[in-house]
Amino acid sequence: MAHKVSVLRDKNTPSPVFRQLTDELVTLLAYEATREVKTVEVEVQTPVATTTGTAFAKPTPLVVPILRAGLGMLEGMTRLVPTAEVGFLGMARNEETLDIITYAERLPQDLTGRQVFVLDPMLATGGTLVEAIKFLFDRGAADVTCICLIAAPEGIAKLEAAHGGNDNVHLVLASLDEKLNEKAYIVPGLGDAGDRLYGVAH
Ligand SMILES: O=P(O)(O)OC[C@H]1O[C@H](OP(=O)(O)OP(=O)(O)O)[C@H](O)[C@@H]1O
Ligand SMILES: O=c1cc[nH]c(=O)[nH]1
Ligand SMILES: [Mg+2]
Repeated sequence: MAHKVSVLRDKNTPSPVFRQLTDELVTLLAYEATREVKTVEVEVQTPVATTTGTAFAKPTPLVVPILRAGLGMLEGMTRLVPTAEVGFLGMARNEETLDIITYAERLPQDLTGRQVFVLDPMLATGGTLVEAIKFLFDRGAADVTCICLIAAPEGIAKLEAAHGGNDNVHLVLASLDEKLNEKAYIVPGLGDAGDRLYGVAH
């Protein structure tokens, strides 16, 4: 994972390689993130005997990539949890004010009892993730696990201040970086994840 993150950070890594590495990293992180996924015992008839197996509990886990950059993590996640459902949140931070704009949402109205996995490669100030988690709990989500590639300590502190007392919020990371710079970019980070995946937005 450390090697893959190092290549992601390199400013000379082109988009196709960046997308491929993001995908590979997510599958590794998803293994860790789903450690506590709710399961039930099921009866399985093998050709030889009846045995007890495992299946996902109902309701089915929901995966929520935060557009744009989180979309680059979706396939790597659903590869590991193919039966998960997927909902979408479109959020962007205003690069000057750092305010979060939610410009799209397409996910079930009622998330009662759902285990949700949020995908977003960057946890910088934490504004986006705090807002996304609040949105999901407001709809009744039981448990939210965030999967990020890189985080800044400032973002983790904000997440802890907002949801630290809640045992139903979890965070899985590939790297905890040093700090934010004056433009609220993660240092050393990898730049703007959305732009590196898909090109400059505007
Ligand atoms: O922790 P924060 O300070 O809120 O910053 C993190 C957010 O910034 C990036 O999205 P961006 O707003 O660049 O949108 P994009 O994915 O469309 O590029 C990133 O993908 C996170 O969603
Ligand atoms: O370093 C950062 C901070 C926010 N969003 C990004 O894509 N990168
Ligand atoms: Mg961006």
